[in-house]
Amino acid sequence: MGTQGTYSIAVLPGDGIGPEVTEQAVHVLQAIARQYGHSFHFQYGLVGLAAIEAEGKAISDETLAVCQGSDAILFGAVGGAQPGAAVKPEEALFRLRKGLQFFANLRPVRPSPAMLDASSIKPEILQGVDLIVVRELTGGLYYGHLEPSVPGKPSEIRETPQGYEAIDTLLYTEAEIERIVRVAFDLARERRKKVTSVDKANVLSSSVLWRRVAERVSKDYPDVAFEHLLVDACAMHLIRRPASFDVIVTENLFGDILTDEASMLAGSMGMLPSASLGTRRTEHGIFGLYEPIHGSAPDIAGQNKANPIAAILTAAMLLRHSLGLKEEAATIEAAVEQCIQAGYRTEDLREEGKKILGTKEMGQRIAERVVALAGSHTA
Ligand SMILES: NC(=O)C1=CN([C@@H]2O[C@H](COP(=O)(O)OP(=O)(O)OC[C@H]3O[C@@H](n4cnc5c(N)ncnc54)[C@H](O)[C@@H]3O)[C@@H](O)[C@H]2O)C=CC1
Ligand SMILES: CC(C)CC(=O)C(=O)O
Ligand SMILES: [Mg+2]
Repeated sequence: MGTQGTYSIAVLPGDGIGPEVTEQAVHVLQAIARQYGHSFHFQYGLVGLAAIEAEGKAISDETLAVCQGSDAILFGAVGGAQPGAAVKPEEALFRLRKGLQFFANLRPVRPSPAMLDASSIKPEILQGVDLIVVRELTGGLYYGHLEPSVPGKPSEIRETPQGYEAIDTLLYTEAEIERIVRVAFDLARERRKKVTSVDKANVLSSSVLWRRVAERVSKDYPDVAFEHLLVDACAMHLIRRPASFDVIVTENLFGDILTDEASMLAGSMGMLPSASLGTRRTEHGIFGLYEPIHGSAPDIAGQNKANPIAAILTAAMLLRHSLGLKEEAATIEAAVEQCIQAGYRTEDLREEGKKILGTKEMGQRIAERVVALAGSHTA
């Protein structure tokens, strides 16, 4: 158990199902605080559509300042604007990630043993899957429009005499690649000592550089097995032999797509948490931004149907990485596992003979398990 202490957490619920799942994550954190004698100060801020409506920006400078002054940031999801809207709610994410230099996005994938038989993927393929995708988060295609070092307009739609054309720029520097690849190798040393670097080096210059840098960095880690995979083949192997992966490191867009795919190994988009880290240390750990990998899911928003497990496991990552509360994080993970084992499911995990719960009810069950598991630690 970490030292009993006071911690500040910025909470940015956002749009769609963001507020619904974040509410449950906060309830679980409150249960942890009560049981272990910690004091969590939650400071709420607007992001996404609500911020655009109230403040004209997807995230205001004031909200960014609150985030900067906190020990960690808990984020729900943003999105849902009409295509072509003047201000995109997703800009909140880009400002947070780039502005606070959260370049390393960690996305663990560990299917619950209790759900293997229900998956449409064969249980023998899912058996033993325990991988983590290290996604570069502050470079690549998503930042073409913000990239000052590229001449001209690196991202735009423009009119030509032949009709419209559009450009996006995929830029990576050697330093950006090296720092993320090192994160992957350092992580692999604490795990099963294998790194798979994923690129498209048969086509893209940025990937040729990526592969060259990854190869060089790998020489500093002779104790870690290392391989390259092309991203299209990786997408296939993730379904064919997912248990063979340990740490996958890749660039921004590839990591985004591969992890939505990988979420189905764990049963649903509503199951995968993430931590986005940089290098800044706080009093207790590494300053970080924590978000489930899913988006605002407008198709199920406001219906108490969203699975809150991704957001709750995200809160566990926050405790572990930013607050240094490892035992408390493990308690949340155990509580989630026990609820799954007890047969509780949300709609996205519908399974014959299991009890289907709403977002709030699932959050409540998990918070109750946290209390039961942590009972002996009551201050
Ligand atoms: N971190 C963020 O804030 C992210 C935001 N987005 C934004 O979200 C909006 C919607 O994007 P989509 O492509 O629909 O992706 P999405 O991740 O919101 O939803 C994809 C599918 O997964 C389901 N799903 C997602 N989370 C779920 C949960 N917790 N429980 C049960 N089912 C869940 C949805 O119902 C939907 O069918 C877009 O505006 C997009 O830009 C997308 C991804 C990440
Ligand atoms: C706005 C998107 C880039 C967010 C997303 O899909 C993600 O980060 O996973
Ligand atoms: Mg995504």
